[in-house]
Amino acid sequence: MGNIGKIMNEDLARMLVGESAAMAEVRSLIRYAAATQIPVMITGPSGCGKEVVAKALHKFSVRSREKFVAVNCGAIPRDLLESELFGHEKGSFTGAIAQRTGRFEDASNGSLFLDEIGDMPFDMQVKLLRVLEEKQIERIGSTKTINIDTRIISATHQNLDTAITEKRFREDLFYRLSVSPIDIPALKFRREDIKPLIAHFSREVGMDCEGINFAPDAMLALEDYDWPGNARELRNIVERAALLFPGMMISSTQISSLFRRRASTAPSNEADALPSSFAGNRSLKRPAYGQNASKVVSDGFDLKQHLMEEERRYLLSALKMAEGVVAEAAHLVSLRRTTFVEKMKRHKIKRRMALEHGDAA
Ligand SMILES: Nc1ncnc2c1ncn2[C@@H]1O[C@H](COP(=O)(O)OP(=O)(O)OP(=O)(O)O)[C@@H](O)[C@H]1O
Repeated sequence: MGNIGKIMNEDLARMLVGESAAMAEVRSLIRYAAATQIPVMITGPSGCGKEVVAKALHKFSVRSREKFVAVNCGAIPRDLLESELFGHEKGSFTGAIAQRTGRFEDASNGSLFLDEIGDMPFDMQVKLLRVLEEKQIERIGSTKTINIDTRIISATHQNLDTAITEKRFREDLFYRLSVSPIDIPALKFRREDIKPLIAHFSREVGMDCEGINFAPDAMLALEDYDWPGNARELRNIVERAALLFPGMMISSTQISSLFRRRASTAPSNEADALPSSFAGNRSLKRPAYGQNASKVVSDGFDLKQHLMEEERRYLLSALKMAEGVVAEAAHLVSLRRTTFVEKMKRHKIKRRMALEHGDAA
């Protein structure tokens, strides 16, 4: 392999992290497809990295200097999707107060990423197929045809075979879009990727492996978990770990506090409502109350003061994680909203403090 090929491989592995055979295969499919203009369809469950793959494909293709334009076909109402994709002329429909170029034109010479393609309404699928075949579009309300040169990358978490059988997705469009398919397995089928992804997400939140430090038993628990939300869920957990346990050794019991609990499981009285992370913290300090207790006391250790400081830190971290939404922050540390507010007052914490400071802890 030449030097350029080697550098490309390293860059790609830095962008699309994973040591599993499945991820190596995905990277090799990207390298192959990047050298061509053929349409690529990326499939896999939600949060598994489809958009990262699409961006990597664009980045390593000859189109990388042009735009990568993403459209979520499932998030745009049917009536607006056509205009979003193809643009419109002023006055072509009620509300078209100005001319607008569509995403196909925006992605001219670049790549157009049609995310959640399985959600595209059936009649829009016909229009899309025609555009792909003719390589031309017309803005709504215009008869002028515009040539388009755009690489189409699509993605879906749906099983399109079923959608085709149920006549929700056109078979001809499917074959047109998935000339080169790339399938990303769920994270639970490539557990070797969990550790490198943790290191990658840690770096992304500005911490190295020392900053977010999972104890061996905690790491085993993370590698054992099924990750229904895939890499996105793992990323959220790493972000919470950075906020709640910066610089600490995170034990397997503390991990449970990183997973968001539902409101219905919130404890009903405050005594039970101590955040599990507090319990974990006590266990971290436990040696101080055993053999070394007298040393701690003679060192002037002030337990009350220590716990107050810890409490303040957790309140701020939770508030930061919840982006200043008090109810959400309270939920994160298993406190009632009213209790959380009282504690905020006691610690003189204002919502904006969590929003202003990068490191709330
Ligand atoms: N292999 C990977 N390497 C680096 N980051 C990854 C990888 N896989 C996923 N991620 C990260 O995980 C998160 C979710 O990934 P992404 O948005 O690409 O998933 P998706 O499959 O497109 O999800 P959805 O189906 O919900 O749109 C993103 O923050 C992304 O950067």
